[in-house]
Amino acid sequence: MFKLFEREALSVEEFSKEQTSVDVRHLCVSLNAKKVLNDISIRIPKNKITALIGQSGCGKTTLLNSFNRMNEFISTHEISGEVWIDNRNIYDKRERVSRLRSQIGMVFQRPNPFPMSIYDNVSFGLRIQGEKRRRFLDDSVEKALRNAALWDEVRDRLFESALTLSGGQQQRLMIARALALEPKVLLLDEPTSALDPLTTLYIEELMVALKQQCTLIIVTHNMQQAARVSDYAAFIHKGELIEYSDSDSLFTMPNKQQTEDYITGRYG
Ligand SMILES: Nc1ncnc2c1ncn2[C@@H]1O[C@H](COP(=O)(O)OP(=O)(O)OP(=O)(O)O)[C@@H](O)[C@H]1O
Repeated sequence: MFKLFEREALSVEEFSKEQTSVDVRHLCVSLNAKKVLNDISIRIPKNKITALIGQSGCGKTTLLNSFNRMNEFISTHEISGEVWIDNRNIYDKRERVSRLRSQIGMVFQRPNPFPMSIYDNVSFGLRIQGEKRRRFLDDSVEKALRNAALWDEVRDRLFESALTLSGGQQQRLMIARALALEPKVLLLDEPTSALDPLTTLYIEELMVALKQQCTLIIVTHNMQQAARVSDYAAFIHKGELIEYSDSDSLFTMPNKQQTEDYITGRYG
């Protein structure tokens, strides 16, 4: 069992010592002529969990989608500012967006397995990249399923349809599908909101374990969850970053009144 609650608050010095995974500089996003994010700058540390919190419609998902350029699927978008991942500004015109999206894993609110086998779901991304070596694919599928804490439950049914899995198993399958590509960053958009409380705790433990391998950024409406799993938390309000600090500080002694109002349920 992971000790989710036994963490010391980090000092400012410790915070500045963290290695940066995603460095957002003056990011502004408008979607269909609506200004959604206004001048966001935030440094997200490597191999930690950072939670994005704030009331519905404040721009959390839009910020998450900025990390793999998903906002560009929206017909009319305007994006300015920079997002640096691994010494690359991902908005640079030389960036190869398909390569970027394969390096930044994404898990959505509702599991969305493809109507194919468990094995094919997990190996999908690798095969799209042209990987054909059977042994390599077998090893990658096993490793990803082990890392997603699903291997023991599915090892004897890898070629059954993924749609036969339970909701919690399907969500772990989505995590395995993302992990098979060994992403540097894993984006999770309310990954447990469709799951029961026990399965939710299981996924939370899994997220904590995955910090060894990648940086995790999670959008959640669940304050208890954010406080339990995240190392850092960013409170967003009406498209602006209001407060960002280590989670212990933000959830116990926020600096801004707006943050306190939100985490104590006074609005949102
Ligand atoms: N395609 C779009 N066109 C225009 N406005 C959009 C579009 N997508 C999102 N928005 C608007 O951008 C704002 C932020 O949306 P976003 O989904 O990022 O918020 P959120 O904080 O993730 O909300 P929730 O917690 O409800 O999921 C909202 O006002 C939303 O209506």
